[in-house]
Amino acid sequence: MSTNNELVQLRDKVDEINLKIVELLNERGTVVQEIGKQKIKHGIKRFDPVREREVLDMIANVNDGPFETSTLQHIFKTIFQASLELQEDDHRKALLVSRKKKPENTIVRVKNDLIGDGSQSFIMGPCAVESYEQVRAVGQAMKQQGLTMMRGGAFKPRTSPYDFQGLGYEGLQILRDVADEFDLSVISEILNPNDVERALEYVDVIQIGARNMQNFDLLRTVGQVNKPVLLKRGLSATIEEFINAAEYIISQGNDQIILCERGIRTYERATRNTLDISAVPILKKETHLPVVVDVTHSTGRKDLLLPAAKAALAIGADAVMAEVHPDPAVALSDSAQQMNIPQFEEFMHELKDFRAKLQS
Ligand SMILES: C=C(O[C@@H]1C=C(C(=O)O)C=C[C@H]1O)C(=O)O
Repeated sequence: MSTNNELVQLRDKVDEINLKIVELLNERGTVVQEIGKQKIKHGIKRFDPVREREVLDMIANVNDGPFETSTLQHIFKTIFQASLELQEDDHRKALLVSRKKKPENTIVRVKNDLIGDGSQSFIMGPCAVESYEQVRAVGQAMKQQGLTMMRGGAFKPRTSPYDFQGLGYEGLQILRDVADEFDLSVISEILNPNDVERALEYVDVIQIGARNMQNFDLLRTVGQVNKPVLLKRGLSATIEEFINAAEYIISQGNDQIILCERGIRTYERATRNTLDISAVPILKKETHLPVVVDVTHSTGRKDLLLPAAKAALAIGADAVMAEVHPDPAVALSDSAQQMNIPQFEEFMHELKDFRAKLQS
């Protein structure tokens, strides 16, 4: 009983000290903020390692235990770090794409569709535009499924410079013609900042491909136009790098951004890339932007499209993207991983069923 009493008393004492520490730390924080303002005024860098070294040396000189000097120095290093963060201005602390900056979801309007409003939609279409007939067959099948958003590559950034590079503007024209016939919207990749303005006449969404995720000139250019942008995650990009790439776009004024998880490069060779499914809720938590999962490029396997798409819907993706070709065997790119039209119909049938179950 008395030991217990002693313990309680000692803890009370510790609590008193804790309160003092909190008070002192906040008092220190206020002074540090003042120092930060002085630094901005005089154009001095926030981080000052010489000053930090002086403080650590001072601690070593006065310390007579029981804590080891190295322990106290470690604690102070954490305090320095936190103090530096306090000195940052708001703009650096909260990115424009972050939920901290804007708690509500950004809803992107793509012609008559909304992405990010809680409904879950589908973006389908061929990997590359090869001919009018090919795109039309896909457009017609999409229309029959009640789908409205068509993807298709006219500018193709291929691994080998000798592979099919796309039809360019001729391809964009085919996409536009088919989209207009079936009342679809067009999502297509643009590679060169100089093509952005002209492409606006053809596309409803500008896609920035994985290989261009950190092409900062291109990101800034699409940040200055009044058109939604679908930004794909880079092949080996961390989530932080991905978010910062989106920040390049929004920093120029365009907040109509859709993030697309398309698999990342890992040691695993069973799939073309590794679908980072947890990126979806992380991106939705960290940012206010809608998130799409491209199941074709992430898996690279037809047999995994359906389970990966179900996983994407179940984890909260705003849309699923996949590739469809009337005759994948003769496709000029991604031959092995595109669905043919009956496979696409089966895929849509199962996926719509699954979505209805999720929503009920
Ligand atoms: C507060 C300052 O800014 C930073 C934070 C420090 C601290 O918390 O003690 C020390 C040096 C700087 O890296 C300062 O320069 O004095």
